[in-house]
Amino acid sequence: MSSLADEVTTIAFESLAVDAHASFIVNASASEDTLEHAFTEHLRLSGIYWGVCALATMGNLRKTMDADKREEILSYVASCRCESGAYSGGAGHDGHVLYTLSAVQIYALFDAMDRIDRDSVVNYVKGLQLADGSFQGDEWGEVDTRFTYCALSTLRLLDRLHEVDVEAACAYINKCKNFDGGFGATPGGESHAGQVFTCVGALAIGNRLDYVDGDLLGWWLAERQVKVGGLNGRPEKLPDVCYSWWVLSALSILGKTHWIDRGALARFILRCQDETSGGISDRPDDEPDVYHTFFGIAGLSLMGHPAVVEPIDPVFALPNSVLKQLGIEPWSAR
Ligand SMILES: CN(C(=O)[C@H](Cc1cnc[nH]1)NC(=O)OCc1ccccc1)[C@@H](Cc1ccccc1)C(=O)N[C@@H](Cc1ccc(O)cc1)C(=O)NO
Ligand SMILES: [Zn+2]
Repeated sequence: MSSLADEVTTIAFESLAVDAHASFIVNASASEDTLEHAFTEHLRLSGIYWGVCALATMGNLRKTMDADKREEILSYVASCRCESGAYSGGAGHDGHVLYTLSAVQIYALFDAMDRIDRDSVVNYVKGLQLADGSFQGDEWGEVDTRFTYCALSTLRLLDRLHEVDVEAACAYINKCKNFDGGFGATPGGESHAGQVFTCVGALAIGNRLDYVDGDLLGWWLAERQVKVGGLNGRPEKLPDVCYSWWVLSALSILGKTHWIDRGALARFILRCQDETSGGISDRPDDEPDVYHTFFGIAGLSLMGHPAVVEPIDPVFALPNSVLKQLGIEPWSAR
């Protein structure tokens, strides 16, 4: 059994093009004229979080973001704040718990938590919890375990977790557990690696990982690795770089990342990077985007790849150094 150091050093030969990825991210946020920019306006705040967190995890947020750029981003985030206390994905759109989390994550990354009106955010998130412990995503009522994760993560980052019924939230997540050890969006929903991350992450925040059958779920997660080394989201699906995060972060929370071939996964991620114009795509030879660039870098960080200087926390998807600033103990330190 090779040690992580051996595995990780063997992958060092395909280095991570850190500077190319940094300029790709900065340029992506600048190109306001592309169609993609228009199509993704409703999740702009998530896009900013992916870009800023990728730069922070590569250790060059300070180098690439001067004070003016930082101020420009923080005032854009402020422009997405709604009367309800929620944040919207883009200026003028409706508030939603997904983007409320992205906003809080961006403020945390810039060490600007004092700009948040905590009471109004807490009030909004509290109002989303239903009697059965589940959370709606917004006032229109869609229920999904993703929203439980966003709610608990947001409240924990604001140090206000006690304001909701955490036990009921975790009991509801347990109702979404399937016979294969995985989790779905709602009770009876099929297991999907993204939902597994949100459910395991929420149970970790709620300190109820005892609901998880670690060996059964660890096996289901390890089964996501296909022969080219990448990870897929469900059985029989194609591998995709972003599942390097959804699957690996759940395995990391369970302390089972060695259940997959980390060297093979790292090589798959590095094959998906465009070393000249920068960026990482979902699979080799596809068009890179900021979302896959972030989740590829986050996956490499979880594996301790030498080119990714900042360790990222598998529960909050923020660098450990950011959690320490907030007085939250990173998962790896437990
Ligand atoms: C909304 N969304 C997705 O559905 C992506 C689409 C995708 C990327 N690669 C393969 N498919 N899928 C995704 O995030 O799946 C992971 C996931 C699924 C369910 C729950 C939690 C995570 C992506 C955006 C995207 C759309 C299309 C192409 C690339 C990125 C997205 O915003 N994901 C969110 C999580 C999420 C996931 C699903 C949602 O319906 C809404 C939000 C995120 O990562 N926030 O930090
Ligand atoms: Zn993907």
